[in-house]
Amino acid sequence: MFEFKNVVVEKKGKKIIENASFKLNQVGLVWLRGASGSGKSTILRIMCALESPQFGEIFYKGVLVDTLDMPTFRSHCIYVPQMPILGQMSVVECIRLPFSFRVNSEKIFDEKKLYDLLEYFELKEALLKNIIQLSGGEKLRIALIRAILLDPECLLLDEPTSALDAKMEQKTLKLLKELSEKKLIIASFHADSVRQFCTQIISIEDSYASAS
Ligand SMILES: Nc1ncnc2c1ncn2[C@@H]1O[C@H](COP(=O)(O)OP(=O)(O)OP(=O)(O)O)[C@@H](O)[C@H]1O
Repeated sequence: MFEFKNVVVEKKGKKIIENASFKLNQVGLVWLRGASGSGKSTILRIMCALESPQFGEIFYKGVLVDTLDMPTFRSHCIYVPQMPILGQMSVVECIRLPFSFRVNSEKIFDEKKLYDLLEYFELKEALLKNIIQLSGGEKLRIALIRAILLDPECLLLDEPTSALDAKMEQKTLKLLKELSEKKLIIASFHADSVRQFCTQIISIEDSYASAS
């Protein structure tokens, strides 16, 4: 699905990623692994073209990401940051909002699936609240639910379990594993225990990123 060719990223004169070349499968759960500050968020942001590398090429389904129509690409490939910014609307409005975008006009809002996901993530009461009343972990789960409902080809998730307790972490991993049978999910995690759920690993060590 994604291919990196000789990608180099520098920030303020510091090399973050050095000559990364790897290919990812069409589906599966990819663990983006690396120490804090190693460049995991940077790789995810580069994949969805929120940042550009200084050198090298990134392909999505064989096409250079830079040349893609961005709204369409970002509807196929949804990025959920570590601290999603969801605005000041009601939770239900926030979840429904992207379905009103022209680029998603073909997508059908599945209300039953929404309730199932809210129940799974123990967030049923949150639906009646405003976004500003939610905790960081609740916001993250709402952003994840919204991304899942949009049913993209690819999900890019920055530490989707970081603000969750152990039980919710396991439930989230189980769900991501299930979803990854039909789509590509690339997610950064800190805990080594995620290894058992993953089909591929991108490791970043001393600025070198490789996939196995
Ligand atoms: N705007 C910026 N200017 C300069 N350096 C930056 C900038 N943003 C990030 N960096 C540096 O780039 C490196 C990679 O950051 P990144 O956020 O991608 O790491 P990470 O692996 O996701 O970290 P964490 O696990 O702590 O979230 C870090 O050393 C960080 O200090």
